[in-house]
Amino acid sequence: MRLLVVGAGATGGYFGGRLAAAGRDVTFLVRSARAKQLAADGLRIISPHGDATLTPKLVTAGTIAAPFDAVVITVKAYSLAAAIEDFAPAVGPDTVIVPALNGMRHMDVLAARFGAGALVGGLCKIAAALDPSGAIKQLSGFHDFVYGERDGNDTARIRALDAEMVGVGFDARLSSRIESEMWEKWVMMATLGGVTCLMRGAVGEIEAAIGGREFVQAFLDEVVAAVSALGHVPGHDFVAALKTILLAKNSALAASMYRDLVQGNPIEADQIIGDLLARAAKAGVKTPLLATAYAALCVYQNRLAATA
Ligand SMILES: NC(=O)C1=CN([C@@H]2O[C@H](COP(=O)(O)OP(=O)(O)OC[C@H]3O[C@@H](n4cnc5c(N)ncnc54)[C@H](OP(=O)(O)O)[C@@H]3O)[C@@H](O)[C@H]2O)C=CC1
Ligand SMILES: CC(C)(CO)C(=O)C(=O)O
Repeated sequence: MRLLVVGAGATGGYFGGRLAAAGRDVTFLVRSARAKQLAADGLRIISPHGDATLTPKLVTAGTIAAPFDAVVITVKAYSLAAAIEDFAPAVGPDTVIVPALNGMRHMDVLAARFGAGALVGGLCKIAAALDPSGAIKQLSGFHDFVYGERDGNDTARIRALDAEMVGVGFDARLSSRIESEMWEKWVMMATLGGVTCLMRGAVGEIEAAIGGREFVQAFLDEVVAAVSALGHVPGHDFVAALKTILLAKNSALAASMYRDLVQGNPIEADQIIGDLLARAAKAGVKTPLLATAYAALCVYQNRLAATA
């Protein structure tokens, strides 16, 4: 299977790098600065599961000669529109598009551009970031990639994708309920992103603060209520496990959005918080904590735009 990974940042570089290191036929679509860096230094992964350095196959926009069998999308949500134009020549009639972004808005955007039939569901769970030298640093042990047909069907193309994904060194899993899992992931990300960005701290720091546990619990309750009202009730076991993660003592876990905010980078506030807030409002659900988080993130975004 010829795989195109769009973006070679934290998630694309990690999962695509592991696939390539295991001998899968992986090409990365990158922009010119990243292409130069990767050509000079290789694609470097620093990870508790073992470091790796490889020479990646690269393409840049305008140099895609033929469609790929699968296109794995790992750009930030705010880069998606431009990326779509860049990777469109890689999408042929039989290409399967596998998104790994947080939130759900990208699913509508991709379906509108390529047709819902081209798209499967996908999500990844990892804490990873690029270090100043451009190496991909895995910050914690978990590294899951989950995918499946959106209607849960068992198809030849999803089995083919599964065969590529398993056995390469991360936890790959074919799901028959990927759509629900993506909504659950959104619950996780909206809550983790909301609380870490608002409180300016990692999970353990918030937990240790006076009122921190109550705040996290209230935020989680609000997000669960909003998503449930939208018809995507998260599983009881999922919520219980998430609560344990979000209230863990001394945990260094933080959302990628929080890391971006601390570093003064653009953030996915609109897709991770704003979109959920808007959907909840449409459904008539009150979400004051989400609204507070979104307002705070908009202040940050506006300041960033003003200083750009
Ligand atoms: N980091 C994490 O721990 C996790 C992130 N996620 C989600 O995964 C998604 C990706 O995040 P992450 O990997 O962290 O983001 P990064 O910013 O680390 O990587 C995104 C990469 O996409 C590249 N890119 C952007 N536009 C294009 C384009 N048109 N063509 C080619 N490459 C492009 C950027 O390259 P350039 O160098 O040119 O800017 C960048 O390297 C987000 O939705 C995030 O929320 C999910 C789970 C965990
Ligand atoms: C919630 C988490 C850590 C799980 O992968 C994530 O998706 C992110 O920080 O972007």
